[in-house]
Amino acid sequence: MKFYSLNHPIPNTSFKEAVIAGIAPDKGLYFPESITPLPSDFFDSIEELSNHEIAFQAIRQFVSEDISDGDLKEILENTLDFDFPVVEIEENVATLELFHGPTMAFKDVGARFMANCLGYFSQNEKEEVTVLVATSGDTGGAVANGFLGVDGVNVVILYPSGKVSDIQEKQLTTLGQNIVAMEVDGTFDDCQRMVKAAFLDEEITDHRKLTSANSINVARWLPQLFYFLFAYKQAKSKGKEIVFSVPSGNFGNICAGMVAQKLGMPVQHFVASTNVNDVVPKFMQQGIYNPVPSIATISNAMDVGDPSNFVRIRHLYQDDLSTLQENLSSYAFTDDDTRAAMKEVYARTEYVMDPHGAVGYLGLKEYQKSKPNTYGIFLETAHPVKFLDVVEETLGVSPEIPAQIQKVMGKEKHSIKIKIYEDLKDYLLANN
Ligand SMILES: N[C@@H](CCOP(=O)(O)O)C(=O)O
Repeated sequence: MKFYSLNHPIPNTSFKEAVIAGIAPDKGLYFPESITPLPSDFFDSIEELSNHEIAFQAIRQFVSEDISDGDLKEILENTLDFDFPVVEIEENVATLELFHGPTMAFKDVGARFMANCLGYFSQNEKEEVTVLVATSGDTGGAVANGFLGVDGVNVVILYPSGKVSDIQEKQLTTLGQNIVAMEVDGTFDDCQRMVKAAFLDEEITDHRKLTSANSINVARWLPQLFYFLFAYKQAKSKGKEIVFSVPSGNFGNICAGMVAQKLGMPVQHFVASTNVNDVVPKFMQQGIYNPVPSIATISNAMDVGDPSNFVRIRHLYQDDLSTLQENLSSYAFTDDDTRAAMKEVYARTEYVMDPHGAVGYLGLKEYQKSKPNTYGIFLETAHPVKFLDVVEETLGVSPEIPAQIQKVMGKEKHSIKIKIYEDLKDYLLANN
């Protein structure tokens, strides 16, 4: 399997090269040259397969030229050692809990898979790799955890100062070793712009091998398709058409779900649910993609004004809006809507949704107004405890703090404050 750049569609890059580069030399995102559907008996008997077997069969075609079957199985065992339960909260509405991993957010799978792949590919390399990553909240902690202590890899995480939750900040600033956190005086989009500028900067790239651990990297993006297969395995017995509502920021997760659909998984429809950072809902209505600076919300991990992966989604549908609309709806919700949904669901079911999950729930309910007989699954992308203040204020309850969060809470934050791109550049040139 080769990958091509979305700016230059000639498939000439291996999985290994795409992972190590992160982004193509022409700055396009990498995309697989083909997506071959899995045999129908895979889906017929999915309930009998383990999550490891499902993941192996699903990802194998993308990586098999560079990773042997035995090594891939080992990487998947290291990556997937926690649960992904589908929890029904009302008739025809369930949530897929993606927060049972080490940093309690859905990013754990992609971050661990990529860290394992990069460690595997760097085994006999002399040159160190620097992983640059921009985070609006959850990616940073997952990448810090996944890459901690990986030989030959240094990680630099950029996050917007004051715009991530306290627990998210602890997760990405307290680990030390090969992990450095940079606190940017700006928004997530500024962080993402600085990271992309560094990739273009030959003064840096001549001296330092850079890659990305955001979902622009195929090794971070593609494993997210597992979630949808794990959910399908659990919901198949309902015998209904399945709709996924995905709280969306950088749009990597929902795009991976669409790859699972291309692999043959039966899905009736996708819903991209956003907070007021609504560039995609507007595009889906008006056909005009107009990125704008992001606005801070209580679902901060989705505060993205120019989602990196939407270009992959458009590509999957040959940039044809009406075909895309047949498979994707997109709705935006305010913080007031989000809090109201958290309250209403908690009062009725005692289920505590985090603000991102609540946005997913709202999008699903909106879609089901016209399709009430579908079986809807909204993704709970992070544990509510990561947004303790919002949950306490909104619901008046204090969720129990799990051990993996308690572990970082008492630790001291270490970050380097930066304002402009040159600050990042100086750091990368000086600390080589
Ligand atoms: N929601 C993200 C923003 C970056 O997204 P990614 O999937 O491209 O890493 C976050 O939590 O940081």
